Amino acid sequence: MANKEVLDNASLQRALTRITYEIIERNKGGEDLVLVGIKTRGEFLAHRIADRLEQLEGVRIPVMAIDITNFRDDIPDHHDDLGLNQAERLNISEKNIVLIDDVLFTGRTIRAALDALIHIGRPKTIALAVLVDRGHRELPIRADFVGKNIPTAQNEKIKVFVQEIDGKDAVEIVH
Ligand SMILES: O=P(O)(O)OC[C@H]1O[C@H](OP(=O)(O)OP(=O)(O)O)[C@H](O)[C@@H]1O
Ligand SMILES: O=c1cc[nH]c(=O)[nH]1
Repeated sequence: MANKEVLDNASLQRALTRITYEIIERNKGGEDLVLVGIKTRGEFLAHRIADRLEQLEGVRIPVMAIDITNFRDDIPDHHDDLGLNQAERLNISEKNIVLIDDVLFTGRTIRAALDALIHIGRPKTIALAVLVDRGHRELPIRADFVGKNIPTAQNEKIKVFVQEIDGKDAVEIVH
């Protein structure tokens, strides 16, 4: 069956802009704010949000990208590697972190990301922004900023496309 587009380019841009306004509202002045994008697509979304924040507020918020693969609970022999070299590793202690990912589903990726972050520092706060919340949580995790809630069946898949690696901005549902 063909994929069904649930967010087109324009709606995806609007969703990111709305998330950015909400982040600004919650973090007046942007002090001590750090955006952390979960690789792969969360990293690109984090940079997009940082660009919007700069346009709207005139401040450049630091962005760090993390690879949470080694912190997943289904990988038995994980060895605490965030896929960051020393220069890429920001100081997150006492910072207000906004974790950013494309899709929130079971919540296991976010659990792993929390583990990864706490491994490298002690943030003051951690909030979560996702482009799509598709439901079906298996852990007590929720997002603070949501681009769009898309109710799905368990056997469907949400596919997020980003211009940087997919050549377009869109969200599709794969049956
Ligand atoms: O809440 P969860 O059940 O953890 O699902 C959400 C995660 O799943 C996706 O990654 P996926 O592992 O499918 O890899 P991808 O980024 O290559 O699509 C997506 O990018 C999220 O990070
Ligand atoms: O539907 C889903 C579930 C997990 N990750 C995705 O990117 N899509």
